[in-house]
Amino acid sequence: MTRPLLLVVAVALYNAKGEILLAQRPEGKSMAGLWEFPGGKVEPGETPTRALVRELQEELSIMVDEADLIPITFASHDYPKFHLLMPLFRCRAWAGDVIPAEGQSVAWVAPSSLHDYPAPAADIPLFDVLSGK
Ligand SMILES: Nc1nc2c([nH]c(=O)n2[C@@H]2O[C@H](COP(=O)(O)OP(=O)(O)OP(=O)(O)O)[C@@H](O)[C@H]2O)c(=O)[nH]1
Repeated sequence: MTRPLLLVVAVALYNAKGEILLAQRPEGKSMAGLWEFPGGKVEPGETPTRALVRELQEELSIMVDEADLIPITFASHDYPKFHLLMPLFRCRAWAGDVIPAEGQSVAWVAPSSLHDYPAPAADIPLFDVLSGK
């Protein structure tokens, strides 16, 4: 079966303690309740980093400089309706306080504890990379 390729961009946002921000998908969305990296779909005409800057402003009310987004790895995963291709950037610098703007719960998680959070299947290999497994 041919599935459309969906380009989504995501970020591992690190605080000064080396913890990573996960956001819980709200009720009513697909995969509600699972924990994921902030980000979203790359819209036509956008680069991945521009899309990420936009999503972080919309979702978490923070301002990120594209130059502070460092590519680290990616997910490539077959979901029933699409194939997800998701570059993952890391970021340690932003302006403003993290205020979830869409009612999502967020958590700062030590890399070694990422696997304690139920997550979309595509994210499991990313948790392995970030936790050095
Ligand atoms: N932002 C983000 N999306 C992810 C992650 N892992 C993963 O499978 N996805 C999937 O990537 C897709 C696009 O995410 P999105 O945030 O723009 O989509 P959405 O919830 O607004 O729309 P949707 O309800 O149609 O899924 C979703 O199907 C989402 O489940 C992740 O770590 N971060």
